[in-house]
Formats: sequence, structure tokens, C-alpha cells
Amino acid sequence: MTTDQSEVGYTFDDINSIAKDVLQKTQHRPTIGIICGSGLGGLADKVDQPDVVHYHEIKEFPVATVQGHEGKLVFGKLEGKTVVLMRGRFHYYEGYPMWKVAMPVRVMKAMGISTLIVTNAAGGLNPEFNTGDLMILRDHIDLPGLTGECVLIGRNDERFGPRFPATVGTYDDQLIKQAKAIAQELGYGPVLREGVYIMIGGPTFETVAESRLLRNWGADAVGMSTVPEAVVAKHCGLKVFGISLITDMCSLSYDAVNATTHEEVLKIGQKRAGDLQKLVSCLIGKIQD
Ligand SMILES: O=P(O)(O)O[C@H]1O[C@H](CO)[C@@H](O)[C@H]1O
Ligand code: HPA
Repeated sequence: MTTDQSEVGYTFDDINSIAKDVLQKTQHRPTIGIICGSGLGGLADKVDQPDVVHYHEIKEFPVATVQGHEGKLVFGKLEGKTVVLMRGRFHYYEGYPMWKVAMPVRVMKAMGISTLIVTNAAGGLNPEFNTGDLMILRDHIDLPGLTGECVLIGRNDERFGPRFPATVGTYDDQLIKQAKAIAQELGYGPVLREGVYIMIGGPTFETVAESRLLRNWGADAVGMSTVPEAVVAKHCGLKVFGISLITDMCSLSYDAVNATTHEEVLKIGQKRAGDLQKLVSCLIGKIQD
């Protein structure tokens, strides 16, 4: 048995073969990929001429195990653009290695997308935020990456991207500008935020001391996803846009403790998903193929 991590993951040929197999199940040729966060999969219901491919139908694809993540790819048209939505993502805390968490991003790139939109449910760390706010990701902190669990660990194939990729500018400036303008037009100004998302491994929610630490590190919101996907997307040259729905406020004081639950996360998701979906749909309409 080997514990050598350098050979793990799917090869470039594996990824292309998976993409080819999936494309045989749909007529659509997507240019935009969307990963739906916890309870935020409803956007898939807005897709015209949908073709649905369940993850279990795709050889070598992980299965989604978390409530609020259905486990299917939805291909079709949104605002005139051809899209593929992941209705259900993979998380490190489900027991998947990082490279597997983000492998669908490489598959979507191999299917032809040039832009990736990532959505998530996140806890608010910035005391000025409120539950129900929408936070555009200006940047992220890859806590697992900083502590030795970067999604790009392992042998690098330059056909995916460079060995030492830059991560500055991961979130596309132009898309951020467009999204902000759309949010103003839609009247979302009062709930629109822009900030830094920090990924923790999960599945435990933060203690008060941890929330204080993450806040002191400069994070505005915390979640257990998104960063590996965004890093892999940037590595392979995709334009990335990220947005969080703030589903709960993290406790920064022992005097006002809120013990977050996944049910609470899904409930706020249900209540506020409509606005997030509207914003994302309008942005898709503006993206140049
Ligand atoms: O990041 P998404 O998938 O939206 O899910 C968020 O919600 C779950 C916790 O309720 C965690 O998985 C967290 O990451
Ligand atoms: O408060 C949170 N912490 C971590 N992940 C989350 N996902 C939704 N809310 C949270």
C-alpha cells in the first residue's frame, strides 16, 4: 500500500472521458457552469429545455450526501445562454478528498464552459451583516489550503494549469461590477454586501472563539465549500463569480450565542433563494459567451 499523494486524482484523459460521456446524454453545449449551494438549487427549475443527468449515472462521479443537495446536473437555457447547473455539490467533510470535491469543475471545463458561478450558504462574521444578506465574493481565505489541504496538491498536469498558479484576481472584476449594477437595478442595494469568504473544513459550526479568530483574520463570511471549486476554476483559466447567502450570523460574543443548525440554513435559503436566483439569472444574461 502506498500513502504517496502525488499520483491521486483523475488524469487529464479521465476528465475528458467523463465529460465526453456526460455530453452524450444532452444536446446542450454549456458555456456557463453554476454550482448551487445548500438549499439554493431552485435556479435549476428556471432552466428551459432541461436535460437532467443524475450523478449516479456518471461513471467516477461522487454522490451528494448532504440535505439540500440533490445530486444532478441540469443542462439547458437560462436567459438565452446555455448552462449546466450542479444541483448538489461535494464537501470535504463528507469524506471526499479535496481533489474529488472540485473535480466536477474540471469536467465542466472539459465540457466547454468558460465562466463558473458558485453560490453558497454562509455564516455572517462581519457584525454589520444581517441574516438574509447577499454577499458577493471579492476574495477568499483558503484555510484548508493554508494548512496543507490545498485542492491542487498532487502531481500537476500543465494541461489543467500551472504548477504554481496565482490566486489573486480569482473573482472576476467585470462580473463583480455587473452583478453590483444588477443588484442596484433590482433594488437589492440594502441587502447587498461584498466581502471575503473563509472556508473551514466542517462539519462543525464555529465556536465563539473560532468565529472571533476568523473575523480577526479578515473574513466577512464563513462556509464549508466554494474555495476548492474556485481555486480549480482559476487554475484552469475559468472566469469565476461567487455569491453567498448569509443564512445565519456567527456568534462573536458569549452573551448572544446563536447555535446555528443546518435546518436554519436551509430555512433561510428557502426564504431568500428567490432574490439570489434573480440576481444570478440577470448576470447570466449579461455574460458574453
Ligand atoms: O456551502 P454550501 O454547500 O452552500 O453549504 C453550507 O451549508 C452547510 C451547513 O449548513 C455547509 O455545507 C456549508 O458549507
Ligand atoms: O455559520 C456557518 N458556518 C459555516 N458554514 C456555514 N454554512 C452556512 N452557515 C454557516
